[in-house]
Amino acid sequence: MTLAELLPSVGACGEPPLEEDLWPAGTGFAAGGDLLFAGVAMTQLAARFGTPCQLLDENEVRRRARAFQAALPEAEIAFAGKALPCRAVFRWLSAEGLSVDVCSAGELACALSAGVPAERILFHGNVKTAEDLKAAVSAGVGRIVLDSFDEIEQLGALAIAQPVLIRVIPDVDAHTHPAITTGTAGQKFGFPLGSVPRAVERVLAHPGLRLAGLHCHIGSQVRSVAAYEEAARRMSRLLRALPVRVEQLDLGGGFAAPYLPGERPFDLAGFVQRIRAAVNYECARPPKLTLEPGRSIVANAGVTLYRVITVKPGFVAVDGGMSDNPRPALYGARYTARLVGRHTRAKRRTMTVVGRHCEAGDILAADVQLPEDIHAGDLLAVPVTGAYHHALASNYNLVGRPPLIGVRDGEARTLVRRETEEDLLRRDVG
Ligand SMILES: Cc1ncc(COP(=O)(O)O)c(C=O)c1O
Ligand SMILES: N[C@@H](CCCC[NH3+])C(=O)O
Repeated sequence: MTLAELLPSVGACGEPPLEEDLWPAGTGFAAGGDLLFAGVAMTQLAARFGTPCQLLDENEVRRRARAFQAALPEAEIAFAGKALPCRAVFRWLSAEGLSVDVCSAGELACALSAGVPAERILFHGNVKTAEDLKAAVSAGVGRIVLDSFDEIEQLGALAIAQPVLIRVIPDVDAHTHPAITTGTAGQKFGFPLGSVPRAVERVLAHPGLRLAGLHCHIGSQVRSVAAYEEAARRMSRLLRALPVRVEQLDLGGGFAAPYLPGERPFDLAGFVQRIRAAVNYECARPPKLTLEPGRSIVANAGVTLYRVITVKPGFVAVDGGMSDNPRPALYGARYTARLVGRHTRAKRRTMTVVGRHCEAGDILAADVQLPEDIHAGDLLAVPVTGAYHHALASNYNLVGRPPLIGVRDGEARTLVRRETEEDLLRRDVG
């Protein structure tokens, strides 16, 4: 029996049920209005590690990686490291057999120091500096994803038979937020469809490069399976028309995570069925597929704990904010939040959880239902914070970034420690 099966999903004193698609499977109610996170009470985690703190359920991360592998066993699954660049996570996922995609020398260093084998690393980015390219070549990364004609020359001059993929703009609308739409014509990433034959010709002619395949990535937080199907069809046709046979088709990542009650997880089974059919239809000898999920592996494995500092009519202000989660400000992202650590039968009312920063847009969870007796000192848990939270955190207002805490089977440990004032001042050498 799993932990989740043992845990009640409805609180003892009428707390709203846990929305199971949002929280890690190991989350459940504990005595006194507490919640268990991978076997440890959230109040204990807050007391031990302080707030705000970002929790990550290791088993949930591994379970989601396995779900991708089980859904498409013939494919390579590469974790998009930008979603949560951290050594422990790279180590877990590498041990599960995933590859890792990185897009800077920094992410590459993190993956290498976690022990990810270089041949299982893909190097991305629409701007790769000379330092990035040299780091990738000297590490011997398995594939570099070419993004421009300049890069063909810049990399070709440094490398010897480096396996490369060509990133194509498939001109498919992923129907997601404009800031994270990457596959429509006119985007800055990759080669427009019409220029692909010329790019292929250049790569094939270059002794420094070896064409291993094609790549596309249509965007992030994508729900539309039809958009992936169209991209798979277009990319397969392109592959079929190449003057040489290449073995690989990388369809990128972008699979949506549910953030709010009532939102459904991405339809992975439907996706697999449709892209398999599209690729098989278009290619007599189907290529090896690669997928690059980031968010869908880590987002729902993360929860952030905040301490309430003050309550004003309509607002609950906490000790974190846009420095640990800029996503509401960047994309209008919406979150839910719940009180942890005490029972209350108080009526629920609509409130907005705001942060400590000097901006009106510093909102963590707009219009959420919280008990009207919420007060300073209460603990709030915000789910779905595993992806692009640690990664996007900043030092705005010289607030130290929160720690990342890994929890598994009742054991918690620091993966990335809290940033101190000393850390913050170290670079200020003037
Ligand atoms: C090239 C590439 N691959 C994979 C991803 C991962 O996206 P997501 O975290 O939405 O799965 C991204 C980010 O959007 C990306 O730019
Ligand atoms: N940072 C974005 C995702 C970007 C995907 C990277 N290509 C987010 O938080 O939703």
